[in-house]
Amino acid sequence: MGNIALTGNSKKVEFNPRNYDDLIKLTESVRKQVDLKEVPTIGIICGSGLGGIGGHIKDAQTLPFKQIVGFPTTSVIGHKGNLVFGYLGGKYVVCLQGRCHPYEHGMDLALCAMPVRLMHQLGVETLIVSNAAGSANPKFNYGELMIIKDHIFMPGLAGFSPLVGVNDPRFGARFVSLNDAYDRQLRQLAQTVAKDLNIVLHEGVYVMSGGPQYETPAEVVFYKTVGVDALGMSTCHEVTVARQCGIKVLGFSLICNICNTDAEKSVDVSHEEVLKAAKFSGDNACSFVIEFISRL
Ligand SMILES: O=P(O)(O)O[C@@H]1C[C@H](O)[C@@H](CO)O1
Ligand SMILES: Nc1nc2[nH]cnc2c(=O)[nH]1
Repeated sequence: MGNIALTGNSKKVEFNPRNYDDLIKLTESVRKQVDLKEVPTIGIICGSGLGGIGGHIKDAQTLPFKQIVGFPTTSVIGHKGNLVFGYLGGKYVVCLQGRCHPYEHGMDLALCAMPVRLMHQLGVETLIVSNAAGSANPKFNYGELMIIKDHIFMPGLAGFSPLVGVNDPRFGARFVSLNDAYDRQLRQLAQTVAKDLNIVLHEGVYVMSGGPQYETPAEVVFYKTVGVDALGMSTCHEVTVARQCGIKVLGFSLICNICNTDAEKSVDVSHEEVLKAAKFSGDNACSFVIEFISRL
């Protein structure tokens, strides 16, 4: 994957997401465009339709992705494409109000995970990453939340990892352990918060497929057989990079559709339906995130 030529102020700029010095330049450009009140030690990534979380941020400063030279764009409906700084649950945070999906960017995983490296440069130590997902677990219902306890990173297993290529050690280790990728203490805290808020919170395994097509019934059966609970098209590349940087992760999925396992049944899934579910349960997700942050 080559460098990306971008135009900023009519000047052609090259940005290589695998180049550490380019990341530093991008970080500096962000710092220049916002007046940081504190070090944001908490980062949030909003999944499809979950950008409402960013709307709760107080004293917010919003920087659109397109104002940051080198930043990948997002074209998926339900992803605003802003970096929002401010206070949530009493803590100073940086929030990606929308994410960049690998299927939007020629499966350039390093580019799509770059915002996590930016967060690390800005001082993030804990990442709350969310997504909209389909369910393969019969115990899960539409609109419920699932804490990710582990993942299966399909593109990563096929060689599409954000860590592929020459590794600049300033990014972190060449070989990254993904044991305990989803921090156990954070998961325990999440369960306590959900109980106190009376929110149903499952725990399970998330699979990231490359997308953008949804799964066939046979693929859903395949995933179910290998222990998958929730199916999506994001998150794993971000978590992989977060762990390389030493950031602790809490991940959760909002269950937006129940995946069909029967080829004889005609069950349609669409992004509109996913967004509808996210809207339906968005308030729960927001309260959960705000309360969780307040207890960190
Ligand atoms: O950004 P997320 O993972 O929440 O987006 C999900 C997966 C696809 O991008 C899209 C499918 O409806 O929503
Ligand atoms: N891969 C995948 N991603 C989703 N995002 C929301 N629903 C789904 C789904 O059923 N499958």
